[in-house]
Amino acid sequence: MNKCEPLAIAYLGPPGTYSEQAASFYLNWLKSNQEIEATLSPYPTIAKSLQAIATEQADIAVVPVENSIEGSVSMTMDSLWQLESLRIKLALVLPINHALISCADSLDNIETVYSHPQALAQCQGWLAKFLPNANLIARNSTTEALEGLPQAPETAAISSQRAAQLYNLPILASAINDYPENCTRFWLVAKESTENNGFNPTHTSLAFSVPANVPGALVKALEVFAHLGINLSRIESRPTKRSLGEYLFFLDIEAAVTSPLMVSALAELNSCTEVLKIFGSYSVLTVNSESKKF
Ligand SMILES: O=C(O)C(=O)C[C@]1(C(=O)O)C=C[C@@H](O)C=C1
Repeated sequence: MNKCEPLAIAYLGPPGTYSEQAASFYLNWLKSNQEIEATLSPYPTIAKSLQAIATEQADIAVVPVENSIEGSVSMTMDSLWQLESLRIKLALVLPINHALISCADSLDNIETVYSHPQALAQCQGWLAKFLPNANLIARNSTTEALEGLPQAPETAAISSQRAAQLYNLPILASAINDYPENCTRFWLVAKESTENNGFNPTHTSLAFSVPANVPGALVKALEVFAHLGINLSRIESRPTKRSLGEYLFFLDIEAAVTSPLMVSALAELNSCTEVLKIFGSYSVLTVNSESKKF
């Protein structure tokens, strides 16, 4: 990265997404705390925002990883496993408050609802109650369908209040997520060689495959942490994509990678896993509604 050029932050676009909110928060933080200038670059998918880091088109990608209602964002986990030399530098937890945006006069006139699959799932109870006959159509992001809404008043999109303002579109219903305390955790991912941002790491994320699909293979790996008294905050499996029933295991761990306990744990883990990838050691910041500056 050329030091004179602003930092390029990749995010899932088009503008107005929750990923852009998280990216803007980080951009403001960089400016006020480190006097670093940055620009935001939208990408059409989460995978492409991460690929932009691997190919050095951008410096940092802000990607969703887990939602409190719907769970993991599989595209983020799969891409991190597939792309080499990426590191998580920070985690941001953002409140998510969905609205139904539409040019229709009332809910009765809505036939189709577009959104990101995570957002459709986070509002499934509300949709079943108020729009039981609508076609639910997945889009790459919560904002992808917004530009088309004025030409099709029988359609709606689930997105944020901020997106409605940005695209100058009416909100037909607000606070429609099924649980009010909805929040999503984002990871800020950069190249392995990028300098650290000054936060003291408190968490480590990694993934591994086990040598053979035999009884106790996963227990053996997890016991390493139990014996050393290290707490895990998430465990998730994803298919290896090689054959049905074969999995990769993703762990979030409440310890910094350099702590003496983790150094011992990783040495032991190495001997009971097939492939072990460390995605990074980082700190977690929670963004409350008041601290979002745009
Ligand atoms: O589509 C967006 O607005 C996104 O930033 C993606 C995303 C996600 O993938 O989880 C981010 C936060 C919300 O949970 C809904 C959608």
